[in-house]
Amino acid sequence: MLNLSQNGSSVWVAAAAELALTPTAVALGKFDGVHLGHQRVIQPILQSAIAEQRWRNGETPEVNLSPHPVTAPNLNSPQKRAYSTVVTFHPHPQEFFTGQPRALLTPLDEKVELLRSLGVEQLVLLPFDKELSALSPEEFVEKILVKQLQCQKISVGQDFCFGKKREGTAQDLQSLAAKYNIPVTIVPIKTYTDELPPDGHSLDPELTADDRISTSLIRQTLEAGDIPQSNILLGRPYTLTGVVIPGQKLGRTIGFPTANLQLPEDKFLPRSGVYAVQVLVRGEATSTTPTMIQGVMNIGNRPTVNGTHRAVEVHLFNWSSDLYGKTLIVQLVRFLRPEQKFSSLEALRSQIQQDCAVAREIFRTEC
Ligand SMILES: Cc1cc2nc3c(=O)[nH]c(=O)nc-3n(C[C@H](O)[C@H](O)[C@H](O)COP(=O)(O)O)c2cc1C
Ligand SMILES: Nc1ncnc2c1ncn2[C@@H]1O[C@H](COP(=O)(O)OP(=O)(O)OP(=O)(O)O)[C@@H](O)[C@H]1O
Repeated sequence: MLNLSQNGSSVWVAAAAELALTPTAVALGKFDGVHLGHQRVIQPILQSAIAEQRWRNGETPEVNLSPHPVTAPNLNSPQKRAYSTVVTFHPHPQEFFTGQPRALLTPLDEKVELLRSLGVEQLVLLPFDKELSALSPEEFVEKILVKQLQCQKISVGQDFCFGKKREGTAQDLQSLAAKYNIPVTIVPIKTYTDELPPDGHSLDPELTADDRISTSLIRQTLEAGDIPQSNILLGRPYTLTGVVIPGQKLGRTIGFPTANLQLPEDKFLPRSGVYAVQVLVRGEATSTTPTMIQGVMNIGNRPTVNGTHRAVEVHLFNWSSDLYGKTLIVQLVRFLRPEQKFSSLEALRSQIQQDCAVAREIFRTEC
């Protein structure tokens, strides 16, 4: 079990249900991306934890989002407040079934950090193996949720499926859990249209038939380089977090030094090409250094210099100090253009200059 803490709050990460802190208030699913739909599913378990804390303090809860009456927790034992817990699967079920590694919108560290910032206390990673995938919905509820996690409350999305061959629905979960007096909140589907201002653009119909916010839809928008849409669906900017490693040191010779990023191997990369980005240098924010630094980023093989592998490199505006070994948190703002092979370094230099001008204009008018 790991306790990952930052800014005073922390998340317990349990690598199996039997290692979890109990009792629990559980949100169930894969939660890759921790997008707006996921955040809606997580909300009721946070409210339940807070409500129960209020109960302990002698207050009555203001809201009850559950379709079932919430029974008062047993306050006689030392820890009866349910830990707000996200229960997910590791590896991603698709990775288990296909045998192929799956790139993730939020690799584990990033997911933990996002859950922590939402106020989740615990992440339980259920090892997704033959045994778990063969559990019937009844067995999953009894063995994992009731016995191991001592679940007091559950939240899932309306389209949640679980158990062997995904044969259990959210309604099945509700009736199975009712046998143990566990209330299940079924959260209505959150759509892209929910998020749009009245005059906002609708989704490209080529991308998807429906506009349900999902991990798959966000991956498609990122692959298309439609960053404003990705960011709306996520409810925050899509972010690449990595450590700065040495590059070929050619950038400085053309006047555009770049920080080359090493990302988690399983991080999902958006469309290759050039982006306007805002960057946080971990540990560098002071009263004199602005928190967010603007810049441009290239994702690609760098054909102009006969690059051999895909690199992710960032040029920060108005920045001169060494960044090697530092962690950059890079927020994507806008895709600017695809990568090109230029006939000379001079031609590349001139294009990057234009990229910077376009990015500055975007920051001036939109950020
Ligand atoms: C904003 C930006 C745009 C870039 N566009 C291209 C491009 O279109 N084609 C290309 O071959 N390399 C492109 N690059 C990558 C450069 O080739 C690379 O930064 C340079 O070779 C320095 O690499 P180094 O940091 O490993 O020394 C771009 C880099 C930046 C920062
Ligand atoms: N748009 C949404 N609105 C409400 N609930 C959602 C939404 N998307 C997912 N959920 C719920 O959040 C939990 C986690 O979702 P999960 O990550 O398993 O699916 P997903 O986001 O639809 O991803 P994928 O596209 O990979 O199926 C589940 O309980 C699911 O039903």
